[in-house]
Amino acid sequence: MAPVRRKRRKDFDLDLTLRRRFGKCSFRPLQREVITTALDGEDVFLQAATSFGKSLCYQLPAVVDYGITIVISPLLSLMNNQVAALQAAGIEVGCLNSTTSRDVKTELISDLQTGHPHTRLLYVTPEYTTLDYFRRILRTIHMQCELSRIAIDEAHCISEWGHDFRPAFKALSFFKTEFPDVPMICLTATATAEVREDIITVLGLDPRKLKIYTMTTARPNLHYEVRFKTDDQDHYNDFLKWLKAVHNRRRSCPERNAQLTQVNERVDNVCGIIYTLFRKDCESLAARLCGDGIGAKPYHAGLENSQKNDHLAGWVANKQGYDVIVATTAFGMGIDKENVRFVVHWQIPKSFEGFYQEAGRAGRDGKASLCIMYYSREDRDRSIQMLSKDQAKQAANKHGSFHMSEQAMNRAKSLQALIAYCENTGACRHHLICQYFGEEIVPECDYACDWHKDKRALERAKKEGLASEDWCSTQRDSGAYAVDEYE
Ligand SMILES: Nc1ncnc2c1ncn2[C@@H]1O[C@H](COP(=O)(O)OP(=O)(O)OP(=O)(O)O)[C@@H](O)[C@H]1O
Repeated sequence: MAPVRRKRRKDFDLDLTLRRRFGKCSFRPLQREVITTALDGEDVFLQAATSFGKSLCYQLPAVVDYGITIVISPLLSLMNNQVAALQAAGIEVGCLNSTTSRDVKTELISDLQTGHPHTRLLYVTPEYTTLDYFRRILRTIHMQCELSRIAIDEAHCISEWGHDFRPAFKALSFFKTEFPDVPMICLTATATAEVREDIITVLGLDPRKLKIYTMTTARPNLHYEVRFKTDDQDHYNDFLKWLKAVHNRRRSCPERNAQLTQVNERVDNVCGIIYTLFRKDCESLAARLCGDGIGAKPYHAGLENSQKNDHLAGWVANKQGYDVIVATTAFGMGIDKENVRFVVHWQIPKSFEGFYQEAGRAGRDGKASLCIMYYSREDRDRSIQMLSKDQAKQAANKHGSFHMSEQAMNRAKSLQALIAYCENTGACRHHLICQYFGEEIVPECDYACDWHKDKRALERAKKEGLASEDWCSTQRDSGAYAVDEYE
């Protein structure tokens, strides 16, 4: 028997809640509209740039509305980061995943089993929602009319057409099948039109009733640069020189020193992330930086949970020795720290979307921040090799090989687009990114990319910095770019 539907309230004081509970002065453009639509009980699809403030669009409704909001989130680091921020704001939030301690889990589950939980937001992985006992609990809460809303963060993970596809995300179709009256809100920064369609179909959302909000992907305060290199060059020195120069500039300015102390930062607390594709690079690069006096810590899926938590917490708290995180993609989507001044890709990432997501960790306070990608044709060829290897593996897998090969094809398209972005010295980087995501109107770039800063220098750097195609093709033929697994 379906529970009686609740009458939705309309008299919320959203501004008061925004100020009191979330400590923000005013809504950003479109946030109020999305929140009001969600509170009206509509299904919502929100696509907006990294750092737009998408989380508030389900967190605020969860605080003012009745019952509990279930938030499905793909990465443990992301989940823990968000839960810690909400707890600090005194919001009743819980999280169930493999890192939750037994005591916390027991307490949380007994709260949920009452059917009238005090918990307003519950973060779970998509895998968790497939567990029978968890589904039973959801049914109990629903019967009590306390299941307020389902929020699907990083919704692009649903689509095999997108990057970061997670099979467990497909199981989320369960929610609309079982609880058709419970509104859903899907959020992502990276979905092409194809991916968007796919998400809607998989989740069983009715496109005629769904409210879709799409905003630009542009991040005008991010300065995008591609730095060209070859295998013969150790780009470590290039990076270190740049970072030390920033430290020195800060040190030589007493006013800047005083400003930094006021906001709990140090001269050498130039907070950043370096992304590498391989776990072993995380460790060795972090150690090398420490040897040169830079506080750096590794972060990858192979570390103990206690170590990962320590590195993340230290970095978030601007602790000395934790200024730079050297990470694999395990530290990607959704991580929110406002003063990240740089994101470096140590080599070309696996996809265009991955690049945009990871670069999007920078400058979340709206201040200028640098995104450097080190690009070599040798790394390009290694990435293509890895992709073909994955494709071959998937084709050998007899289950659903047709779909998997479609997914692999899309990954290949995305990587090719990223290669074209790196090789392009004739257009604005912001323009190229918006173009990839299908946007027609591209915001102005205010000298915030290598092309706008110096077109000639960029062209020259490419000419002098990359290995020739002839050389690469000889190397490819001799099998020089064969690599092991990613991560
Ligand atoms: N109205 C607001 N006023 C001031 N700050 C805000 C507002 N809304 C959100 N923020 C802040 O903006 C930052 C980014 O928000 P959030 O983490 O929700 O981004 P997002 O859109 O989910 O981005 P991503 O896709 O990169 O994860 C957070 O620090 C958040 O507290």
